Amino acid sequence: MARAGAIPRVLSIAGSDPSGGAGIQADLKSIAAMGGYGMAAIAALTAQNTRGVTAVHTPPAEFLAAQLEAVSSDIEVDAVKIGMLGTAEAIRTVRAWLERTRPPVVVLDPVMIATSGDRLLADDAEEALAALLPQAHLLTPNLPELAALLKEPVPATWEEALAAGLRLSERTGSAVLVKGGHLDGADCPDALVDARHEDGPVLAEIGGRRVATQNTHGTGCSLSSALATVQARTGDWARSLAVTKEWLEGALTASDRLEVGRGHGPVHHFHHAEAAVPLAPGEFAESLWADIAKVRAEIDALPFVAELEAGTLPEAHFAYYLTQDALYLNGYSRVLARVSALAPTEEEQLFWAEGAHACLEVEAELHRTWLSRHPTVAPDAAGSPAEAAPTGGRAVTAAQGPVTKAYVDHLLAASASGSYAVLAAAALPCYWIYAEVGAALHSRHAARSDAADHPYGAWIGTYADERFAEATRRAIAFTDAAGRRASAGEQEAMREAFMASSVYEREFFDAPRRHA
Ligand SMILES: Nc1ncnc2c1ncn2[C@@H]1O[C@H](COP(=O)(O)OP(=O)(O)OP(=O)(O)O)[C@@H](O)[C@H]1O
Ligand SMILES: Cc1ncc(COP(=O)(O)O)c(N)n1
Repeated sequence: MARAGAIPRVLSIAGSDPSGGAGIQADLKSIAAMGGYGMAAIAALTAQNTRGVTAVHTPPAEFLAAQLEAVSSDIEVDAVKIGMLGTAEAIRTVRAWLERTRPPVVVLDPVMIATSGDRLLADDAEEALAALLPQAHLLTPNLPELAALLKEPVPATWEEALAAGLRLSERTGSAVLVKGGHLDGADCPDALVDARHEDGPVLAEIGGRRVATQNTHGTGCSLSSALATVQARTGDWARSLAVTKEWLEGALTASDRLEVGRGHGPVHHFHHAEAAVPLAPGEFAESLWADIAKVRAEIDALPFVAELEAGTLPEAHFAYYLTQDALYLNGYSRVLARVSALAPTEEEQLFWAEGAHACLEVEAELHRTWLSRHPTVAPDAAGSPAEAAPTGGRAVTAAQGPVTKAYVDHLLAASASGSYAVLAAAALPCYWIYAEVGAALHSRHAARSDAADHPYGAWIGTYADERFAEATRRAIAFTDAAGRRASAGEQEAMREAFMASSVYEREFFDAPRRHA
């Protein structure tokens, strides 16, 4: 029975995965992530990692029986998740225990073969497993397991999968979660079917987005134990699936941050939860910077940077860059004004407002100096025609190029989020990457013997502005502080915004080559 508001006590009866991604290790993390109290009776031990299973050891079935008895003789169990049992004896032991204790929620993930292709169920155990299935309220086979249980070919389409799930439900009397993880395509749908349900056989169907990752080790284990936990709390299978599916999608999306193993890595079960150990000052910003290491290396390798440094950058490319820089600064100034409006302290409010002001000054300076020497209209400038500026009578001589427009649009979209932290993270790469690229260019340039004759020497000289370097340090510190205060979900949104802006920074440096 659902115990609203109480912490569900959930027992996993499964195999151990020492690499922590599947089996009881995944179950305990999932149960805790869903707010339950996790327990584990170990049916089998595997030696495995993200690349495969190298050994399996099955303790005597009596020892599994002793574990189950130790738990149920003392603790009221609100839900049970059953995973890898390994042998027919272990399966029979669990069946006898279930018949005796009748836990209110039983989810059975009929683990037969690992993602890696290794067998996790003895050949002679399939009959015993078939006899265990009716003891469960919900079965969660993946498609190859569904096919094996029905002794049919593996379903090739979602419709075939649903029909096969219904046949298994009919045969066992249990509800079945049909999972689309093993199908091809951009979607990853799941459906709850129950052939004998009075409201019709399909209780819920959720179309999920397929996350582009190879970190799918233990998704089935994680989902089934999370479902058992949420079901114990809500008593509503469809709602439990909706909650757990969304959580699993987040866990798959955040899985790259774990950096565990070189094969099919685990999912990030606690992506949604705040770390118990608070981040030290600077740590969040450092992690943002580490996230974009690849993009940073790609910027350093751009022809624009090398040619600017060598003095071989075509004049037209430089002119395009300056024009787009001026247009970008105008949009960016409005974004910084919005960061200022959202700032939680007067110090931050003032800082970002000064940034907004400085952008307009730099834009005006660009027009007065560089652009008057490099008069240009971007050849592929699409969209708004030349228009008169409201003050000063200066004409805007070019429209935003595609990258400038996309970058500014992205920043404006981030400002629509209404989150100071997310918008600051979106705005930060323009300070940080520009400062880093500029400082590196400037120091290499200053070391040249022919620096005085360099065609872009005066421009490269502007990169040495200490006021901008100081503003960058403060922008980093404020964004870092906002990140340390943010919830786990908001931190994730900050990471996405910071990454997207960094990619636009790269595109911006590369735009002259592609669009000038
Ligand atoms: N790349 C993905 N993106 C989004 N969801 C996914 C992805 N891969 C699997 N899922 C989801 O994960 C859950 C488990 O699905 P799957 O069919 O892969 O089970 P499984 O094979 O039992 O898992 P396991 O990898 O633990 O054996 C389902 O909800 C499925 O939709
Ligand atoms: C102990 C144990 N239980 C279950 C699985 C299945 O998970 P996956 O199919 O993701 O490898 C596993 N690999 N190990």
